[in-house]
This record gives sequence, C-alpha cells and structure tokens, in this order.
Amino acid sequence: MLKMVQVAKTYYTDSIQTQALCPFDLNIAQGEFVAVTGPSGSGKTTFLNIAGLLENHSAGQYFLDGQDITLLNDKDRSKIRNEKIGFIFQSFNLIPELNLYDNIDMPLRYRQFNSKERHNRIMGALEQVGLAGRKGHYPQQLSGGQQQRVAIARALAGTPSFLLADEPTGNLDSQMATGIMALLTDIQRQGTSIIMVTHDPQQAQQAERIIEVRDGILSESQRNVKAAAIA
Ligand SMILES: Nc1ncnc2c1ncn2[C@@H]1O[C@H](COP(=O)(O)OP(=O)(O)OP(=O)(O)O)[C@@H](O)[C@H]1O
Repeated sequence: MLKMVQVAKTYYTDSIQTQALCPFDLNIAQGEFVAVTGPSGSGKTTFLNIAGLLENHSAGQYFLDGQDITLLNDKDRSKIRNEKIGFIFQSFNLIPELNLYDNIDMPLRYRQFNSKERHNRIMGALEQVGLAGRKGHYPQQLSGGQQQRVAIARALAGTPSFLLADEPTGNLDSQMATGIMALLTDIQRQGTSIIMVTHDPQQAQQAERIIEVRDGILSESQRNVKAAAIA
C-alpha cells in the first residue's frame, strides 16, 4: 500500500541546511497499525507530512497503492491526498460554523460523489463512531472525545487507503483517550491502515509496529507480537 525507498528530507533556510530525515526504506501493508514515536524535534511531523503528501520529500521515491507520488504535480497530489488519506489531528480541526453532518460532507464535496452517495457515506461514518443521532449538532455542543470521533468519521467517510493520526488523544483526558484508541483499533481491524504519531508509550504498544525516529533516523523495533496476536 505505502512504499518508501530511500526517502529523505532536507530543509534549506538561508545558509542553514537541516537534514530532518535521513534516507530510509519503509513498507506499510493494508490494514497495519503503525505507531511513530520519538523525542521532540526528531522528525516525526516531517515524516507524517511527507506520508500525507503535505510536504515534498527531497530525495527517494514514494509509492502509494503502486503509484509513484514523486512524479506528480501539486494538483494531482492534492487529488490523491483527498481520495486516499484521512487525517486526524490533535485539535480535531472541525469547522465550528458547520454541524456534524456538514463537517463530514465538506471533503466529500471535492469528490465526484452524487448527493445520495455523500449522504450514505456521512451517515455510515457517523454510525461507525456512534454519533448518528447528533448529526445536526455543532462541534462546540460535543465533548472533546466526541469531537475527535466526528473528525475520525470525517476521515473515514472518504474510504481512505490509510489514516494519518497526529497525537489523536493529545487533547483528551485518559478515559476519552482510551475510547478513541479502542475506536482506532476497531477501524484497523476492519482493514484501514493507521499511522499514528504518539508520545505515549502505552498507546504505541497497542500498535502492531513501532517506528522510532531519533535525530532524523527511522528505526523499527521488533513487531509488537502482543498487539498482533490480539488483532
Ligand atoms: N520548515 C522547516 N524549515 C527548517 N527546518 C525545519 C522545518 N520543519 C522542521 N524543521 C526541522 O526539522 C527537524 C525535525 O522537525 P519535526 O517537526 O519533524 O520534529 P518532531 O519530531 O515532529 O517534533 P515535535 O514532537 O516537537 O513536534 C527539526 O530540527 C526542525 O527544526
């Protein structure tokens, strides 16, 4: 599904070069749950931005579902980003002026779905996160955990190849965080791959694979046999 070959990232600012990511190879298969950990400034966000096509890599090749992303222009990259990648952020990133239904509809409007198809996708996703009854409510009428569920529904409604989650429980108390982790595990078991950046070692342990980033170097600890066995 996702294949990176000798991908690297260097930032050039004035006369300063920062090698944010050293060349690495990575394969992630359909349905895998991968946690990305590492200290502040190690390169996690850079990795996530490259995987999510929000930033260009400066070397190497990135294949998504067999397609070489490296060769695409900005317009085609945006299209693939919208169709194949679902984003979940620490701060939910819902639009306060829109109700839950319309929040989920927003990215679908950029796709070629008719209104019935969009409706079915929105309601299906809301049901999956247990909030179908709240579709007319606004984000501020929901708890933090519920808002993150809506953000997950928004990501799922587009049936992406994978979800990219950046500290998805960073703004939640531990009970809500547990609920969100259970939901993500459920989604992964249904076949959607998840790549999740987390500072929380306990959360990382719930993934099947743990990638650690240190000073721009990616390394993978042994497959998490326990999580894989439970899955
Ligand atoms: N736009 C940029 N221009 C120049 N350097 C950058 C840029 N973005 C990131 N860097 C540098 O690249 C390195 C990796 O940064 P990155 O944000 O990926 O780390 P991180 O692991 O996500 O950190 P945190 O956990 O604090 O968010 C850092 O040295 C950072 O200063």
